[in-house]
Amino acid sequence: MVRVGILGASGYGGAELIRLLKGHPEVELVGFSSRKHVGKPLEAAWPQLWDGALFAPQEEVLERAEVVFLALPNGLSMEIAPLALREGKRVVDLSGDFRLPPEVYEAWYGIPHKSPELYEEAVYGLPELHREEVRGARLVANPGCYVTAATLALAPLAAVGALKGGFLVGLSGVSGAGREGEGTFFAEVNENLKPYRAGGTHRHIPEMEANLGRVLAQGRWPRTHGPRAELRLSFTPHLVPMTRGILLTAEAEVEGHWDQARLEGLYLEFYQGEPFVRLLSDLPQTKATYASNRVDLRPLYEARTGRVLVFAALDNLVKGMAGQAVQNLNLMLGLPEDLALPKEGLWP
Ligand SMILES: NC(=O)C1=CN([C@@H]2O[C@H](COP(=O)(O)OP(=O)(O)OC[C@H]3O[C@@H](n4cnc5c(N)ncnc54)[C@H](OP(=O)(O)O)[C@@H]3O)[C@@H](O)[C@H]2O)C=CC1
Ligand SMILES: CC(=O)N[C@@H](CCC(=O)OP(=O)(O)O)C(=O)O
Repeated sequence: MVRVGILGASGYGGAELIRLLKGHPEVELVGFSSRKHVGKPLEAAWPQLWDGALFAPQEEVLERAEVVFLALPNGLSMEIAPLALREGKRVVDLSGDFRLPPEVYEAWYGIPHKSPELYEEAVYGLPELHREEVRGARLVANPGCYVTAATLALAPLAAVGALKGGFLVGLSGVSGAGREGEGTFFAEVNENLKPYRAGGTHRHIPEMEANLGRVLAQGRWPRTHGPRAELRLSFTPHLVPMTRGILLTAEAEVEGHWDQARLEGLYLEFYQGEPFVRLLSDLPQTKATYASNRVDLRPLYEARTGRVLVFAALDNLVKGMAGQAVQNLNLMLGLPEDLALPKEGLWP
């Protein structure tokens, strides 16, 4: 059994980590941190749980755990990860702190980086591209939710050098903004649809460009710190009145001649044997992925216009966050990658 602690256990990512890890046969959950609820039982934050464990201060959780999940707002992991690593712990960071080169992070997140040296050590935790690297990692940077959808949607095209750019539209449920998410009051979200951070300003853009640029330069299994090609993507996120789920539509700018059969052949070969990528013959929908660690994909050749479209659906709190983090944990521990991770969701 591996002793696992969760920092930020009173947030949405924390709750999902608790749900998944409680069912993990190789994990002993030894600590849950929260500032607000310290000393109180988990039920103080989570009415859905039935568990006698108490929230503890961060330091206590760090001390007890061998592996720590950091499910904290951006800007905190860069201070905590060095302490944890120094004590010989392994770290899966769910925030954006170690996903981008420090100078790029500072430009897009507006937060000065306090441990830039650790970026060189961090492995980018998208198992479908970086599985081997993750196995040996001490520090894993778990991807952003939209980024997971966008990267998995377009990586096959990048791997054969066909991806030249793209126009991406993402729709997300409000849990993507976190438990204290700004602008997520029911009265303002319900019966409303709105774009946000449009015009090339969303901080997931450089992460998408880096991931796909690495596949363009290095092929099917890129190294986190290997070379990358230049790529420009347009991405517009929207907030939708639902709890979970991301639906992403990517219109890819492609080189070469494509048709439906060639497109499907490429995706089938690229994702052959992947436990959490399902290629559909129909269009993806978010509800089919609810509470599962799956991403559903559909590449579509639009014959009238000669365009290539790729649709992706996932649960932002699972494959877009906590589920992917557990997938990384499994790899780090040399366990079956799909251990304790649901491939099927909830319906209706
Ligand atoms: N929601 C999503 O879909 C996704 C989120 N992420 C990223 O994962 C991380 C966690 O997100 P999420 O769970 O949604 O966020 P939440 O806002 O729901 O939770 C944040 C957690 O951090 C704690 N916290 C807040 N401020 C501080 C602080 N200053 N010091 C210590 N603890 C603090 C909160 O608890 P308390 O106030 O009790 O201390 C809470 O437990 C973020 O970096 C987010 O960007 C990544 C992918 C998807
Ligand atoms: C609906 C909503 O607000 N979604 C979040 C996505 C959060 C996420 O993936 O987290 P990171 O900040 O760790 O990248 C957003 O657009 O910022």
